[in-house]
Amino acid sequence: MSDFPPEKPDHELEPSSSRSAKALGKAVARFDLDGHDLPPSPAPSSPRNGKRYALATELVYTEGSDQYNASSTPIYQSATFKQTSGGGGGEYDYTRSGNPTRTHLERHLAKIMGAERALVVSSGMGALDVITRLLRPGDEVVTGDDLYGGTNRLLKYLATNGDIIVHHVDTTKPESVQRVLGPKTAMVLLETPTNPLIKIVDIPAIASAAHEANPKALVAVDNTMLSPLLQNPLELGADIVYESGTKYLSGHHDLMAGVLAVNDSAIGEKLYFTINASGCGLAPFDSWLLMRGIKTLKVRMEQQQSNAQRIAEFLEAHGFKVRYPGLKSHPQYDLHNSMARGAGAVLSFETGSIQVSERIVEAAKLWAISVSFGCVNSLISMPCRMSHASIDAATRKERALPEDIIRLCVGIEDVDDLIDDLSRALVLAGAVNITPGGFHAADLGTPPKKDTLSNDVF
Ligand SMILES: Cc1ncc(COP(=O)(O)O)c(C=O)c1O
Ligand SMILES: N[C@@H](CCSC[C@H](N)C(=O)O)C(=O)O
Repeated sequence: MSDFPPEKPDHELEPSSSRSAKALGKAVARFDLDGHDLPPSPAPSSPRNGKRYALATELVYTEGSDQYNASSTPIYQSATFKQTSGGGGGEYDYTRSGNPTRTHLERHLAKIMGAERALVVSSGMGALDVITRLLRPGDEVVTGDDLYGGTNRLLKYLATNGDIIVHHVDTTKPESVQRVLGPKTAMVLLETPTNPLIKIVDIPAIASAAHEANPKALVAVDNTMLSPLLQNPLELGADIVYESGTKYLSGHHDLMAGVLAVNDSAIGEKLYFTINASGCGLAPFDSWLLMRGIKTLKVRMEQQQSNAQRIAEFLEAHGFKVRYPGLKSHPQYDLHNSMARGAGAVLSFETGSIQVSERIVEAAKLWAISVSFGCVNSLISMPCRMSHASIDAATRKERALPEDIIRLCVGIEDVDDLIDDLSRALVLAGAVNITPGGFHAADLGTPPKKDTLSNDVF
């Protein structure tokens, strides 16, 4: 990968921390307990008594420094900031370049993601766009064969229009990744668990192979499915972690956001440059909303995950082929548990018939037919028709994405109500045979054969 940016840095590229120091009349740069040297804005951190707190505590603890000691960091709903001199140089000048509400959120995220620096942008795809702007024509990207549809679309666009070579391989097999790694590999882009096939990718093994093939290669991991509560890719060898803040971090489907986090401040500056240059930084109100959502991440995720476990067990016990890393039957159960602190709340299952799957989705009442996940409400969808419809049918077939697959994104409702509603939908759709002893998945059409899948884990 070529160096970025190519020219000598202009004032736009000056590290944001040094701009801040100037703004304070060359005041001493502030470092927090974790050694962060970021703009001295309303800076959330742990109480300064030297103790390390659990993530549950860090999620809710923030420190503000506005003149009224507001408990909730104010929304600085202002595009511009007045300067005290004609030379400018104030800590903030223009919200595209920086805003106190956004900075407060970024510092909080850096803390909970175990990162040197976090940045927030207007969507998860916006985050990936910022990351891929580090690429140069001729660079090679290695990525999975099961990816969120929007990620696949952006990579396809770059391959078609940006002269980037994209290798889609089965990332559950480090040897398949190894085969396409080389000195031209500029980026390895991983999802784990993958969306929607819930395949698990060995981040440490692939990160070390990528860095061995090209020490400059960047390993970027999409952590949307698990959130920082359950997995820290930076600790597993990733260089960049990103996620859709639209999902678990916010939790209520009332905003779009993307989060990026790094431990290398030079990479952080490059990402910040693109955010300022392109203008995709998260707006103040959405930054405030996301900050509010993050505080309840643990209670939401724990309830969602425990509901998901019950639902996965229920479906499996009734004869469905279920993909969920909380099930011992998941072929990569041990690998998942070696990297993550929980299985999350997204699972998928197959019925063997597209029509029956459609009928299940439409018969469910509590489960909203909706794309996305991470919300407090439970959602049901058919990825091939919805979230992954942008992957053309031929590619879906080539990558063995089952057309009948149903994705469940489990919320915080009463789990027995969710199971009742799902059972009703399974019966109404004709997906199960009813016997005096209960019901069992009907043998519908041709169930997906093992050898038609792109890997042998299912
Ligand atoms: C795994 C994954 N990554 C990234 C994204 C993109 O996030 P956003 O919708 O916030 O752009 C999504 C969903 O949209 C997703 O499912
Ligand atoms: N029409 C949208 C679909 C968004 S899918 C959102 C989410 N990542 C999911 O997996 O459900 C698009 O084309 O991007």
